[in-house]
Amino acid sequence: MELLTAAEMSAAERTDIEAGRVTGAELMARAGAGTVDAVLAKWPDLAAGAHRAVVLCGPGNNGGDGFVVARLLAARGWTIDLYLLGRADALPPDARANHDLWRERGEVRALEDAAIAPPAVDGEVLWIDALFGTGLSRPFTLSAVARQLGAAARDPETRVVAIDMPSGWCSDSGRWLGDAAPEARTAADLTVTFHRRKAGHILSDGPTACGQLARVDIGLEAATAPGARPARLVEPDTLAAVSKRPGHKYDHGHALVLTGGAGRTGAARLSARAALRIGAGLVTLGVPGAAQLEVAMHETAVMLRRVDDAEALDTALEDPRLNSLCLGPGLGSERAHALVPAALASGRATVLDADALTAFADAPDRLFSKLHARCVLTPHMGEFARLFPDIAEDLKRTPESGPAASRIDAARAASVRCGAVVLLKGADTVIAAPDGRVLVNAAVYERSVPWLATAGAGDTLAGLIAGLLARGIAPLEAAGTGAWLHVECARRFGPGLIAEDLCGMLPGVLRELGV
Ligand SMILES: NC(=O)C1=CN([C@@H]2O[C@H](COP(=O)(O)OP(=O)(O)OC[C@H]3O[C@@H](n4cnc5c(N)ncnc54)[C@H](O)[C@@H]3O)[C@@H](O)[C@H]2O)[C@@H](O)CC1
Ligand SMILES: Nc1ncnc2c1ncn2[C@@H]1O[C@H](COP(=O)(O)OP(=O)(O)O)[C@@H](O)[C@H]1O
Ligand SMILES: [K+]
Repeated sequence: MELLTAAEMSAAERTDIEAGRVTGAELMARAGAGTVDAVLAKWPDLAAGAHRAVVLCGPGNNGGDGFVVARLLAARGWTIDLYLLGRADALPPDARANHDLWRERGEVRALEDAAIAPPAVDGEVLWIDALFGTGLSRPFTLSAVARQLGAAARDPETRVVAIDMPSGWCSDSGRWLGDAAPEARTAADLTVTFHRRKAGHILSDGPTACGQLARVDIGLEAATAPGARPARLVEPDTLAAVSKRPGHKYDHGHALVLTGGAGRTGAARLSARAALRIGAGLVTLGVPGAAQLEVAMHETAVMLRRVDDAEALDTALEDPRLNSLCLGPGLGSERAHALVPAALASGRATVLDADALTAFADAPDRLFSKLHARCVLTPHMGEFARLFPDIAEDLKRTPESGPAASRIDAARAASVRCGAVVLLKGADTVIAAPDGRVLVNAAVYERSVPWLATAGAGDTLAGLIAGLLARGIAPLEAAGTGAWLHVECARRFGPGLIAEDLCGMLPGVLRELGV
């Protein structure tokens, strides 16, 4: 469940090696063998008979894994063309040992920046990219080779396997180092990684580059380094309890969602329905007088209360049973300025989204000084950049060295700065708490739902989180659980989804979870 950085992975390796549980050579042998197993599992047609492979080995231990793979495939009768970047005598010890074993059986050619001639074949060639893995420290400069691997991965007839990470992509961030054009970047059909997935397999463009991801256990016992707190993927068994305990509706909390003015209430209504569906006992829309009729005509189970200004909100909040607030969707800048401070002063669990964030773009510190530990901010990248321009800039700037700043780093830094949970939206949604804990909700690979990028999807997410907060779930867990359920609803509906469809999927998703 952990998503490791390169540093956390090598710390895990060091911990086990220093404890005498395993040697580096054993890990490399298992990584190579696991790669071959993963290749044959994906393409069973390669399991029988002799095939051909081009193996590209780099100057570090990723290259070492490549030598192991070359040896194992050759032992199956394959024809191998192997290229090495750099000098054999400069390889680190375990890689050097596997180079020497390979040399007993086959040739090593020098890899230069020119297109590689695959062996003369009638059939297909399997490309093995073992140039760089977690040790990538600067941009991949063999642009002809990168172009060739990228084109081969895009060609449905040709198969490319990346060991640990397609070379040139940062395994911490999923970003390409340097500014090569998209067609001059490597890619793979299958990426085989070891022990734990790396953050870069999930974040940013990592999933597109990796193709499909296989994880191989290499027998490391230490999940990470002692004391490390790596990011974790939200998965069903990490969901904060969504089952309802028996009780009265007031035992399940009461969420107040504030709307904008007349003609602008749709977004908040989406949020309110989501809060009710996820099980808040009661949900009320706080509506300005001019929009009362509009909201009343649309809503039945959701209640309505007139909230014109901060004073009216203060009065509403005299009811201690109102335990969760949602502000932002369709709220409008003027209402945001009036209502956000009053909402935050109440100390209630609060989701701030959309206009509630943008309204403070010119003075984010004015917002941050009012936030407390029970707040969840749910910005998309545009809103994030308005509140945290310097942190966003680190993600925008072309990284010239590795590891590059990641969306995990960004959300973590933002959360520490503002003192609240920050959920940075996307196919790789990152949720960070001020104490350094990070959850990632991955809508990539088999959970990919590009049709969730539709107007109003974010409003529904804000409501799901507000509903979970009303039910007493802690902010980080509420945000992670809400984001996970949101994607499951989109998966269940499929393409053609509009935001109104999301909530209707929730009962089926919950039933499948056994809730
Ligand atoms: N950490 C572990 O527990 C294990 C690591 N293994 C393998 O080892 C890899 C990590 O090995 P390393 O730390 O040696 O790192 P890599 O093999 O990924 O690359 C490091 C080497 O490449 C050079 N380099 C980096 N960027 C470059 C660039 N753009 N152009 C030219 N040279 C560049 C570095 O100077 C260094 O020599 C993993 O990705 C994985 O494949 C596996 O053998 C299994 C166990
Ligand atoms: N490609 C994608 N794959 C999965 N989820 C996505 C993708 N693009 C956007 N989303 C999700 O859709 C929602 C969009 O929210 P937002 O940008 O606030 O839109 P809106 O304000 O129109 O509701 C977020 O939850 C985001 O994580
Ligand atoms: K690689």
